[in-house]
Amino acid sequence: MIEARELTKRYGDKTVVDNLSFTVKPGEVTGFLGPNGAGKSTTMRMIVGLDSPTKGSVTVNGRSYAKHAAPLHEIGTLLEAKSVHPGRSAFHHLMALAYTHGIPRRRVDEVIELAGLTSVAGKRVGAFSLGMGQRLGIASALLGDPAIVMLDEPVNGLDPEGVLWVRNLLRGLADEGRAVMLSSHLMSETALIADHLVIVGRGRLLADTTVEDFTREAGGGVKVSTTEPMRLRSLLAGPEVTISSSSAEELLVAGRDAREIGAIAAQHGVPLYELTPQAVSLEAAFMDLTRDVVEYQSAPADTVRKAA
Ligand SMILES: Nc1ncnc2c1ncn2[C@@H]1O[C@H](COP(=O)(O)OP(=O)(O)OP(=O)(O)O)[C@@H](O)[C@H]1O
Repeated sequence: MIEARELTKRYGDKTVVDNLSFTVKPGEVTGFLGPNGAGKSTTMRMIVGLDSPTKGSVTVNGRSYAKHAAPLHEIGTLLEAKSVHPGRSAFHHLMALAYTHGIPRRRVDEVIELAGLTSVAGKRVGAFSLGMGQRLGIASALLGDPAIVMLDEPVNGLDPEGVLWVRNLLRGLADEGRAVMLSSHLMSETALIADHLVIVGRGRLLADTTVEDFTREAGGGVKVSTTEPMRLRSLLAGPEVTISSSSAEELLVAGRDAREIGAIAAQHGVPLYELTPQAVSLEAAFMDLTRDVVEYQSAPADTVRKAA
Protein backbone atom coordinates (compact mmCIF):
# COMPACT_ATOMS: atom_id res chain seq x y z
CA MET A 1 0.00 0.00 0.00
CA ILE A 2 1.19 3.52 -0.82
CA GLU A 3 -0.30 6.39 1.19
CA ALA A 4 0.39 9.99 0.24
CA ARG A 5 -0.82 12.69 2.61
CA GLU A 6 -0.76 16.36 1.64
CA LEU A 7 2.34 15.66 -0.39
CA THR A 8 3.86 18.90 -1.68
CA LYS A 9 7.03 19.70 -3.63
CA ARG A 10 8.25 23.17 -4.50
CA TYR A 11 11.18 24.09 -6.69
CA GLY A 12 11.91 27.75 -5.97
CA ASP A 13 8.56 29.53 -6.22
CA LYS A 14 7.05 26.81 -8.43
CA THR A 15 4.76 24.27 -6.75
CA VAL A 16 5.17 21.08 -8.75
CA VAL A 17 3.19 18.77 -6.44
CA ASP A 18 0.47 20.52 -4.50
CA ASN A 19 -1.12 19.02 -1.39
CA LEU A 20 -1.66 15.62 -2.99
CA SER A 21 -3.37 12.85 -0.98
CA PHE A 22 -4.15 9.42 -2.41
CA THR A 23 -3.88 5.71 -1.64
CA VAL A 24 -2.67 2.86 -3.85
CA LYS A 25 -4.35 -0.27 -2.55
CA PRO A 26 -3.38 -3.96 -2.75
CA GLY A 27 -5.23 -6.04 -5.33
CA GLU A 28 -5.80 -3.05 -7.61
CA VAL A 29 -4.13 -1.35 -10.54
CA THR A 30 -4.06 2.39 -9.89
CA GLY A 31 -3.54 4.57 -12.94
CA PHE A 32 -1.73 7.82 -12.14
CA LEU A 33 -2.76 10.14 -14.92
CA GLY A 34 -2.00 13.68 -15.92
CA PRO A 35 -0.77 15.76 -18.83
CA ASN A 36 2.98 16.38 -19.37
CA GLY A 37 4.51 18.26 -16.48
CA ALA A 38 1.64 17.48 -14.09
CA GLY A 39 4.04 16.25 -11.40
CA LYS A 40 3.68 12.47 -11.83
CA SER A 41 7.39 11.63 -12.00
CA THR A 42 8.16 13.99 -9.11
CA THR A 43 5.50 12.27 -6.99
CA MET A 44 6.90 8.83 -7.85
CA ARG A 45 10.42 10.01 -7.03
CA MET A 46 9.19 11.18 -3.62
CA ILE A 47 7.54 7.81 -3.00
CA VAL A 48 10.93 6.10 -3.25
CA GLY A 49 12.91 8.83 -1.51
CA LEU A 50 14.73 10.16 -4.60
CA ASP A 51 13.22 13.60 -3.88
CA SER A 52 12.11 14.84 -0.49
CA PRO A 53 8.74 16.51 0.04
CA THR A 54 8.62 20.20 0.92
CA LYS A 55 5.56 19.35 3.00
CA GLY A 56 3.42 16.29 3.71
CA SER A 57 4.48 12.66 3.67
CA VAL A 58 4.27 9.41 1.79
CA THR A 59 4.59 5.88 3.12
CA VAL A 60 5.29 2.53 1.47
CA ASN A 61 3.71 -0.36 3.37
CA GLY A 62 3.31 1.84 6.45
CA ARG A 63 6.71 3.53 6.67
CA SER A 64 8.84 5.86 4.62
CA TYR A 65 10.87 4.18 1.88
CA ALA A 66 14.22 4.99 3.53
CA LYS A 67 13.18 3.13 6.69
CA HIS A 68 12.88 -0.23 4.90
CA ALA A 69 15.90 -2.49 5.33
CA ALA A 70 15.26 -4.38 2.07
CA PRO A 71 13.23 -1.96 -0.13
CA LEU A 72 13.33 -4.15 -3.29
CA HIS A 73 11.05 -6.60 -1.48
CA GLU A 74 8.58 -3.82 -0.59
CA ILE A 75 8.30 -1.89 -3.83
CA GLY A 76 9.64 -2.58 -7.32
CA THR A 77 9.95 0.46 -9.54
CA LEU A 78 10.53 1.45 -13.11
CA LEU A 79 11.28 5.16 -13.22
CA GLU A 80 11.97 7.12 -16.36
CA ALA A 81 15.59 7.96 -15.61
CA LYS A 82 17.80 5.07 -16.71
CA SER A 83 20.38 4.00 -14.17
CA VAL A 84 21.73 1.01 -16.05
CA HIS A 85 25.42 0.67 -16.88
CA PRO A 86 25.43 0.56 -20.73
CA GLY A 87 28.41 -1.82 -20.90
CA ARG A 88 26.79 -4.44 -18.68
CA SER A 89 24.62 -7.26 -19.97
CA ALA A 90 21.00 -7.51 -18.85
CA PHE A 91 21.91 -10.62 -16.87
CA HIS A 92 24.79 -8.89 -15.06
CA HIS A 93 22.70 -5.82 -14.35
CA LEU A 94 20.04 -7.98 -12.70
CA MET A 95 22.66 -10.08 -10.86
CA ALA A 96 24.24 -6.90 -9.45
CA LEU A 97 20.84 -5.76 -8.19
CA ALA A 98 20.04 -9.22 -6.82
CA TYR A 99 23.35 -9.27 -4.95
CA THR A 100 22.36 -6.16 -2.91
CA HIS A 101 19.39 -8.09 -1.48
CA GLY A 102 20.71 -11.64 -1.32
CA ILE A 103 18.31 -12.66 -4.11
CA PRO A 104 19.31 -16.02 -5.68
CA ARG A 105 20.34 -16.45 -9.33
CA ARG A 106 17.24 -18.59 -9.86
CA ARG A 107 15.05 -15.48 -9.40
CA VAL A 108 17.19 -13.54 -11.92
CA ASP A 109 16.61 -16.30 -14.50
CA GLU A 110 12.90 -16.24 -13.67
CA VAL A 111 12.43 -12.50 -14.26
CA ILE A 112 14.52 -12.64 -17.46
CA GLU A 113 12.12 -15.25 -18.78
CA LEU A 114 9.05 -13.43 -17.50
CA ALA A 115 10.16 -10.24 -19.29
CA GLY A 116 10.83 -12.10 -22.56
CA LEU A 117 14.55 -11.24 -22.46
CA THR A 118 16.03 -14.77 -22.56
CA SER A 119 17.49 -14.44 -26.06
CA VAL A 120 19.17 -11.07 -25.32
CA ALA A 121 20.16 -11.55 -21.67
CA GLY A 122 23.87 -11.66 -22.57
CA LYS A 123 23.77 -8.54 -24.76
CA ARG A 124 25.16 -5.14 -23.71
CA VAL A 125 22.33 -3.03 -22.31
CA GLY A 126 23.73 -0.01 -24.22
CA ALA A 127 22.67 -1.73 -27.45
CA PHE A 128 19.08 -2.30 -26.27
CA SER A 129 16.11 -0.76 -28.06
CA LEU A 130 13.72 1.41 -26.04
CA GLY A 131 11.29 -1.50 -25.75
CA MET A 132 13.97 -3.93 -24.56
CA GLY A 133 15.11 -1.33 -22.02
CA GLN A 134 11.53 -1.06 -20.74
CA ARG A 135 11.34 -4.85 -20.41
CA LEU A 136 14.62 -4.88 -18.47
CA GLY A 137 13.28 -2.10 -16.21
CA ILE A 138 10.16 -4.16 -15.52
CA ALA A 139 12.28 -7.27 -14.86
CA SER A 140 14.31 -5.24 -12.32
CA ALA A 141 11.11 -4.01 -10.67
CA LEU A 142 9.88 -7.59 -10.19
CA LEU A 143 13.20 -9.01 -9.00
CA GLY A 144 12.49 -8.71 -5.27
CA ASP A 145 8.97 -10.19 -5.64
CA PRO A 146 7.62 -6.95 -4.13
CA ALA A 147 4.16 -6.32 -2.68
CA ILE A 148 3.99 -3.03 -4.59
CA VAL A 149 4.95 -2.42 -8.21
CA MET A 150 5.23 1.18 -9.41
CA LEU A 151 5.97 1.91 -13.06
CA ASP A 152 6.42 5.30 -14.74
CA GLU A 153 5.05 5.17 -18.32
CA PRO A 154 5.64 1.39 -18.66
CA VAL A 155 4.29 1.02 -22.20
CA ASN A 156 6.44 3.83 -23.56
CA GLY A 157 8.38 2.47 -26.55
CA LEU A 158 6.74 -0.95 -26.57
CA ASP A 159 5.27 -2.50 -29.70
CA PRO A 160 1.65 -3.78 -29.61
CA GLU A 161 2.74 -7.22 -28.41
CA GLY A 162 4.74 -5.55 -25.62
CA VAL A 163 1.79 -3.33 -24.65
CA LEU A 164 -0.42 -6.39 -24.36
CA TRP A 165 2.24 -8.16 -22.34
CA VAL A 166 2.44 -5.25 -19.84
CA ARG A 167 -1.33 -5.10 -19.60
CA ASN A 168 -1.65 -8.81 -18.79
CA LEU A 169 1.35 -8.76 -16.47
CA LEU A 170 0.01 -5.86 -14.38
CA ARG A 171 -3.46 -7.39 -14.23
CA GLY A 172 -1.91 -10.66 -13.03
CA LEU A 173 0.18 -8.88 -10.37
CA ALA A 174 -2.89 -7.10 -9.01
CA ASP A 175 -4.89 -10.33 -9.06
CA GLU A 176 -2.16 -11.87 -6.90
CA GLY A 177 -2.95 -9.17 -4.32
CA ARG A 178 -0.16 -6.72 -5.10
CA ALA A 179 -0.65 -2.96 -5.23
CA VAL A 180 0.17 -1.76 -8.74
CA MET A 181 0.65 1.89 -9.71
CA LEU A 182 1.39 3.07 -13.21
CA SER A 183 1.68 6.56 -14.59
CA SER A 184 0.56 7.61 -18.01
CA HIS A 185 -0.69 10.58 -19.97
CA LEU A 186 -2.95 8.33 -22.06
CA MET A 187 -6.42 7.85 -20.66
CA SER A 188 -7.60 5.25 -23.15
CA GLU A 189 -4.60 2.97 -22.56
CA THR A 190 -4.84 3.36 -18.77
CA ALA A 191 -8.57 2.63 -18.74
CA LEU A 192 -7.81 -0.80 -20.24
CA ILE A 193 -5.41 -1.71 -17.40
CA ALA A 194 -6.47 0.21 -14.30
CA ASP A 195 -9.26 -0.23 -11.74
CA HIS A 196 -8.66 3.01 -9.92
CA LEU A 197 -7.62 6.42 -11.26
CA VAL A 198 -5.75 9.25 -9.59
CA ILE A 199 -5.78 12.17 -12.01
CA VAL A 200 -3.52 15.20 -11.49
CA GLY A 201 -2.96 18.52 -13.22
CA ARG A 202 -0.31 21.09 -12.26
CA GLY A 203 0.45 18.98 -9.22
CA ARG A 204 -3.10 19.09 -7.89
CA LEU A 205 -5.58 16.25 -7.49
CA LEU A 206 -8.32 16.56 -10.11
CA ALA A 207 -10.08 13.22 -9.60
CA ASP A 208 -9.78 10.13 -7.42
CA THR A 209 -12.21 7.66 -8.90
CA THR A 210 -12.69 4.23 -10.45
CA VAL A 211 -12.43 3.56 -14.16
CA GLU A 212 -16.01 2.37 -14.02
CA ASP A 213 -17.32 5.62 -12.51
CA PHE A 214 -15.18 7.76 -14.79
CA THR A 215 -16.45 5.86 -17.82
CA ARG A 216 -20.04 6.13 -16.67
CA GLU A 217 -19.69 9.86 -16.06
CA ALA A 218 -17.95 10.35 -19.39
CA GLY A 219 -21.05 8.76 -20.89
CA GLY A 220 -19.04 7.09 -23.63
CA GLY A 221 -20.98 3.86 -23.56
CA VAL A 222 -20.04 0.53 -25.07
CA LYS A 223 -20.36 -0.37 -28.73
CA VAL A 224 -21.84 -3.85 -29.13
CA SER A 225 -22.29 -5.73 -32.38
CA THR A 226 -24.52 -8.78 -32.41
CA THR A 227 -26.53 -10.89 -34.80
CA GLU A 228 -29.52 -10.56 -32.42
CA PRO A 229 -29.81 -6.83 -31.65
CA MET A 230 -33.49 -6.85 -30.76
CA ARG A 231 -33.11 -9.63 -28.23
CA LEU A 232 -29.98 -8.13 -26.69
CA ARG A 233 -31.69 -4.74 -26.45
CA SER A 234 -34.47 -6.17 -24.28
CA LEU A 235 -32.02 -8.23 -22.16
CA LEU A 236 -29.91 -5.13 -21.42
CA ALA A 237 -32.81 -2.76 -20.71
CA GLY A 238 -32.98 -1.19 -17.24
CA PRO A 239 -33.87 2.05 -15.46
CA GLU A 240 -30.38 3.61 -15.82
CA VAL A 241 -29.65 2.15 -19.25
CA THR A 242 -29.95 3.93 -22.59
CA ILE A 243 -29.46 2.09 -25.86
CA SER A 244 -29.17 3.61 -29.30
CA SER A 245 -28.21 2.06 -32.60
CA SER A 246 -26.49 3.40 -35.68
CA SER A 247 -26.76 0.33 -37.91
CA ALA A 248 -28.75 -2.91 -38.08
CA GLU A 249 -26.50 -5.05 -35.90
CA GLU A 250 -24.84 -2.37 -33.77
CA LEU A 251 -25.92 -0.98 -30.38
CA LEU A 252 -24.43 1.82 -28.31
CA VAL A 253 -25.13 1.01 -24.67
CA ALA A 254 -24.75 3.55 -21.84
CA GLY A 255 -25.29 2.56 -18.20
CA ARG A 256 -23.78 -0.93 -18.37
CA ASP A 257 -20.09 -1.74 -18.70
CA ALA A 258 -18.53 -4.18 -21.18
CA ARG A 259 -18.11 -6.94 -18.58
CA GLU A 260 -21.81 -6.82 -17.62
CA ILE A 261 -22.94 -6.79 -21.25
CA GLY A 262 -20.65 -9.72 -22.09
CA ALA A 263 -21.93 -11.72 -19.11
CA ILE A 264 -25.60 -11.08 -19.93
CA ALA A 265 -25.07 -12.00 -23.58
CA ALA A 266 -23.23 -15.21 -22.65
CA GLN A 267 -25.86 -16.19 -20.12
CA HIS A 268 -28.57 -15.98 -22.79
CA GLY A 269 -26.51 -17.37 -25.65
CA VAL A 270 -26.54 -14.15 -27.68
CA PRO A 271 -23.54 -14.11 -30.04
CA LEU A 272 -21.43 -10.92 -29.95
CA TYR A 273 -18.82 -10.01 -32.50
CA GLU A 274 -17.79 -6.67 -31.02
CA LEU A 275 -17.75 -5.29 -27.48
CA THR A 276 -15.85 -2.01 -27.34
CA PRO A 277 -15.83 0.62 -24.57
CA GLN A 278 -15.82 3.95 -26.38
CA ALA A 279 -12.30 5.04 -25.52
CA VAL A 280 -12.34 8.11 -27.73
CA SER A 281 -14.83 9.83 -25.50
CA LEU A 282 -12.86 8.72 -22.41
CA GLU A 283 -9.86 10.54 -23.84
CA ALA A 284 -12.10 13.54 -24.51
CA ALA A 285 -13.41 13.49 -20.92
CA PHE A 286 -9.82 13.38 -19.66
CA MET A 287 -8.89 16.34 -21.85
CA ASP A 288 -11.93 18.24 -20.59
CA LEU A 289 -10.91 17.59 -17.01
CA THR A 290 -7.31 18.69 -17.56
CA ARG A 291 -7.87 21.47 -20.13
CA ASP A 292 -7.22 24.32 -17.69
CA VAL A 293 -4.17 22.75 -16.11
CA VAL A 294 -2.01 21.62 -19.02
CA GLU A 295 1.52 22.83 -18.57
CA TYR A 296 2.53 22.84 -22.20
CA GLN A 297 -0.48 24.07 -24.15
CA SER A 298 -0.34 23.61 -27.92
CA ALA A 299 -1.69 26.40 -30.04
CA PRO A 300 -4.85 25.41 -31.92
CA ALA A 301 -3.96 24.09 -35.40
CA ASP A 302 -5.49 27.07 -37.23
CA THR A 303 -3.42 29.56 -35.14
CA VAL A 304 -0.26 27.68 -36.10
CA ARG A 305 -1.27 27.73 -39.73
CA LYS A 306 -2.01 31.47 -39.64
CA ALA A 307 1.32 32.18 -38.01
CA ALA A 308 3.24 30.18 -40.63
N1 LIG B 1 14.63 19.25 -10.37
C1 LIG B 1 13.72 20.11 -10.81
N2 LIG B 1 13.89 21.44 -10.72
C2 LIG B 1 12.96 22.33 -11.16
N3 LIG B 1 11.78 21.96 -11.73
C3 LIG B 1 11.55 20.64 -11.86
C4 LIG B 1 12.48 19.64 -11.41
N4 LIG B 1 11.96 18.40 -11.67
C5 LIG B 1 10.76 18.64 -12.26
N5 LIG B 1 10.52 19.95 -12.37
C6 LIG B 1 9.30 20.58 -12.96
O1 LIG B 1 8.20 20.00 -12.31
C7 LIG B 1 7.09 19.89 -13.19
C8 LIG B 1 6.56 18.47 -13.10
O2 LIG B 1 7.48 17.57 -13.68
P1 LIG B 1 7.27 15.99 -13.68
O3 LIG B 1 8.38 15.40 -14.47
O4 LIG B 1 7.07 15.52 -12.29
O5 LIG B 1 5.90 15.86 -14.47
P2 LIG B 1 5.25 14.60 -15.19
O6 LIG B 1 3.81 14.66 -14.86
O7 LIG B 1 5.99 13.37 -14.85
O8 LIG B 1 5.45 14.95 -16.71
P3 LIG B 1 5.75 13.97 -17.98
O9 LIG B 1 4.48 13.29 -18.31
O10 LIG B 1 6.16 15.00 -19.01
O11 LIG B 1 6.88 13.07 -17.57
C9 LIG B 1 7.57 20.29 -14.55
O12 LIG B 1 7.17 21.62 -14.82
C10 LIG B 1 9.08 20.22 -14.43
O13 LIG B 1 9.70 21.15 -15.28
